[in-house]
Amino acid sequence: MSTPTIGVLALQGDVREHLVALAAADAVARPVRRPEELAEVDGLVIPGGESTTMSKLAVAFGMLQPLRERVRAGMPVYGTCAGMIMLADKILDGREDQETLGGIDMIVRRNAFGRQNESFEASIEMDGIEGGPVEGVFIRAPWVESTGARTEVLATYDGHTVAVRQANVLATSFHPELTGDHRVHGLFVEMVRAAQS
Ligand SMILES: NC(=O)CC[C@H](N)C(=O)O
Repeated sequence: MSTPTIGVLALQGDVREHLVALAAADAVARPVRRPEELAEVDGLVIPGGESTTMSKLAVAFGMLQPLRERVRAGMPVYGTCAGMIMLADKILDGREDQETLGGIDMIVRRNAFGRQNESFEASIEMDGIEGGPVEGVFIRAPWVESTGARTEVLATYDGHTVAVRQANVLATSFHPELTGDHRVHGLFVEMVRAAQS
């Protein structure tokens, strides 16, 4: 089977770390800033960063509609932290003009853990990840306040949902790209492969 090409949305955020993690998980990884670049990838990662800035830049770069269309058409997408927020159908505590791509029938609360604790790490058992828990790095992280019937909850922490999947769309509140453990990226690469075949 051919190696999938996976883009990392490179408007803002920890793009480089995701490129490294995807390459380690056997994908061809490249930054995506323009609609032409988006058209060439089999899947996309939306990195951590600041979702309000990412939303503004997506509008400024003419990427909002192309991104929405590809997500709606079933392109596999994985969002971490700010990326999770971008994939939520609805945001709580967002900025008034903040846009999302949608893709997961969930309500996400921005900076939810951030209010309690700016940044922390925790062991997270995640469905679909073999070989023990992943180290969850949470940085001003959102949590998932509620999910629809089609959304699968893959992990919780302290009673809050922190990893979800709906069809080809995966999202985590935490940042596996910062840990050197590439199993979650491996799961996403498999999702992209499965969508190709
Ligand atoms: N580490 C992160 O991606 C933080 C997300 C940020 N709090 C936001 O609202 O976008």
